[in-house]
Amino acid sequence: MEMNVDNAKQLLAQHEQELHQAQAAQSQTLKQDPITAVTSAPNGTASDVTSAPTATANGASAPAPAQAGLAAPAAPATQAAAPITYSAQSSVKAPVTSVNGRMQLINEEQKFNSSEFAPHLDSWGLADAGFGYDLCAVLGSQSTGKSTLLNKLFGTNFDVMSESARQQTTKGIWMCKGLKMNVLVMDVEGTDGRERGEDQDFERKSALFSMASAEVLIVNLWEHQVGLYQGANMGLLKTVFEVNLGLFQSSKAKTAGAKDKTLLLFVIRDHIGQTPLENLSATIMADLTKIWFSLSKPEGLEDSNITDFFDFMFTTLPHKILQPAEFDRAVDTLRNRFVDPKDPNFVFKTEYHKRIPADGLPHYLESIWEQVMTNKDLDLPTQQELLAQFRCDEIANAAFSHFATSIKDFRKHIEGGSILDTLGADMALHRTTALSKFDRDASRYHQDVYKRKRLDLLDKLNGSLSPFFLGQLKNLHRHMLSSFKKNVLERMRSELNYDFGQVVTSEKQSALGKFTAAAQAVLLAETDWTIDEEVAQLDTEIQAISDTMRVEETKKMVAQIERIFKKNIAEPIEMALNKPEPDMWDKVLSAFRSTLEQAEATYLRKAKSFNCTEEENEAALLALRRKSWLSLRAKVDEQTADSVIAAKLRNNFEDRFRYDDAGVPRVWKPEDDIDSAFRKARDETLSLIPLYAKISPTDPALAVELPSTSDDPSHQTSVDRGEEEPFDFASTLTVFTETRKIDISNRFRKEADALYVEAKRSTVSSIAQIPLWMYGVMVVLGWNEFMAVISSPIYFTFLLLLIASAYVVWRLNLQGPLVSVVKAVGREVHRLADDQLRSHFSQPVPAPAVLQDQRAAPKESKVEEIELTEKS
Ligand SMILES: Nc1nc2c(ncn2[C@@H]2O[C@H](COP(=O)(O)OP(=O)(O)OP(=O)(O)O)[C@@H](O)[C@H]2O)c(=O)[nH]1
Repeated sequence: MEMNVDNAKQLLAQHEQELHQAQAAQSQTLKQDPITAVTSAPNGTASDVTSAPTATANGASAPAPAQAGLAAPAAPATQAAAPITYSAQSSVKAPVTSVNGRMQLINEEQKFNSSEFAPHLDSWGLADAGFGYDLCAVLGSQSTGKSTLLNKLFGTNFDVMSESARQQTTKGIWMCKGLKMNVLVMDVEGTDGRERGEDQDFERKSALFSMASAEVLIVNLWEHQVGLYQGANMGLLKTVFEVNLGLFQSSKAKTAGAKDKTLLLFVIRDHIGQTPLENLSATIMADLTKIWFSLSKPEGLEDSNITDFFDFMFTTLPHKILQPAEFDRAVDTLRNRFVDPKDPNFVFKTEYHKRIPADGLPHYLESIWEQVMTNKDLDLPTQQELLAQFRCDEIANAAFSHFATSIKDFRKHIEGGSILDTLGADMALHRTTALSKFDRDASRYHQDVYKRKRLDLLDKLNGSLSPFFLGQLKNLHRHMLSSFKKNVLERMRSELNYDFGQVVTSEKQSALGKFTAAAQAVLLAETDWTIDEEVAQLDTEIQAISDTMRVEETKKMVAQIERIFKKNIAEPIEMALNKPEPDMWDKVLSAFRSTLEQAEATYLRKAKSFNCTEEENEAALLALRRKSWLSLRAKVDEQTADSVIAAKLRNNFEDRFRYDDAGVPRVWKPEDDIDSAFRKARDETLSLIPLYAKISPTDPALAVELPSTSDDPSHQTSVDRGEEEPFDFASTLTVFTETRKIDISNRFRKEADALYVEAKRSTVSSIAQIPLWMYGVMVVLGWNEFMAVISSPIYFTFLLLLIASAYVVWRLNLQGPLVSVVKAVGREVHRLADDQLRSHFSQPVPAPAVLQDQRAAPKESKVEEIELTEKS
């Protein structure tokens, strides 16, 4: 260890020369014990091209632990018989997963070898070891002598690289049991290897796996790597620390409050002794502390220190080739830390143990590997990827900004409610242009990144086009709804005998078809856009509109049926009520029934084309019955209004009182029994009032029974049907209330009394006659005048002329025209006289003095004249 640096360089050069010579011998290398294999060359250079006898299964020829410098505490009895074979230090890798006791735990394809692990544990005699085993792993750059160190330390037989090849030897993760010690050793593929190039995926995963599963993690590095960032695997450690903390430590720290500790044993190789171990370890610690603080730590562990999770040990090993003896001694000393619990630096402290029984180890390690494999945080990009990300983003942004400008015009049209016929094709064109621009420039970069970024760009493009797609659908939707409504109304107006259901169905189909076609035209490929929801929504809304229209149409139809009903029922009711007979209501009700039946049949016939549901029909029919009944009641009310019923009763009374049984008008004579005739007619008429008072047929079969609104399951339904007032059927049967009956009968009695008095009077007037003596008085008093006319020829002539004219008028039936002429003449005379009188009384009579003043002041007199005229 205290070798001079110049000496060391000299020896190294010498060693290079000898390497070629050694190759030949290496090819003939026999299997040897790796622990005893290292012998010093006579000139002091190291040579590992030494052979050892193959260990036999029973271990007879295997080196004794003392010889190997190994302590094997508490090795199970089966251990001695373990089939450990020491393989040759060959650079040729066997493509097998299990070689001579060692096994490939995880292969190059990152597959965990679960099937072989348990049998191996068994063959190593560890299946029943419980907690009596330890697990350590090695981590470090490729070809830094990791396998060599492990073989020497634990007596394992991991592959060691040929001196001359300088290429990766260990691939994946290998496991082997330490010779005569219950230590499972994992040889991990070297980091920073040229074989994997920039792909740091496996090294991150394997490092994390080792850190999470091993109690002791040997970090192997050359002395000259100390202080370097990549060389000393600081970048790798940073990532692995971070993920380890988040993935495996945070939950444990939170739940149990305890932190799972791991020992990091830094083995500094080829230590030539110029820099003391303290300085080297201080440098490493400083680097580690620095990266620890730069980590993003999970919640709750922000203030944690690196020492909360890791313990650190540092050791150096001399140059294996230049100082083989020192190297071997140092390895022996180091081994002691692994096997001797009394050693102050004993590494397998209980606190590092993961407390997993050996038989559960296969499952435990497999689940850790699974967790590691599924962890996304390890997928950090390589430089190539970083560049690709950067450039692809730039190219995508450029393509997108051009795309954004070209689609700007769509916005105002779509937001303005227009439907763009070529929108689908235009959107596809702009999107393709942007993508091909991106493809042209970005496809040269890292393919995974390019593909990912292309998808991102596609998403972004689709995201920008999506509002236009949705806007177009919205506009189409609105347009289709309004055109559907318009078309249905148009057809209902223009087609004479339209079938509403058929009109609505055909228009709906046409609207949905047009919408689907137009929507599909804007549906772009490579999007998650769908139109199904919009089509379904349009369907529902069209249905809602057609339902509303149907309700309107139904109302119109019902109103029309009601009108016809009213017209048809009016005459039979009038006729029946005008002839008050005991079966008057029978006639009314049978007319009601037949008319209602007709109305219902008409409704049902028309409702068929409306696609009305059974429930709707039932409700509509009920409403129709109620309304028809109310129409009947209205007609009855009209026919029994005060004046009408009074007239009816009077007529009835007159028919009985004024006419005899043969229908001939009666002329009352004094000897007639007016009183009893009057009483009979009056009582018979009065008996009609109770008949009119209640709608009750003599034939119970004709009685009508309708449910009242209070019987409806929900009063709301009748309100919905447009029946504003509650319908109480029982009350509609009563035409006259008791008070009204009394009122009507009183009024009638008065009228009847008047007719009685009149009849009585007519008897008196027919009795009155001119007494005979009056004729004598008239002859006595008028004799002189008669004689004067007879005796005077002029008067007599006038008398004769008068008689002759009267005869002519009578004969020619000219009385009417004569009366008219006389009346017209009379009117004319009356008018002329009237005008004359008016003009006479309106003339002013001025005094002479006033007249003189008038001449002097004509203006004033004019004013007065006007005033006088106004007064008059
Ligand atoms: N200078 C020097 N060379 C060594 C030392 N130990 C081993 N070597 C040589 O380094 C080369 C690589 O050894 P390996 O043990 O295969 O190294 P490794 O790290 O396991 O290699 P990989 O598994 O491929 O990563 C071999 O030729 C060894 O002889 C050492 O301490 N110093």
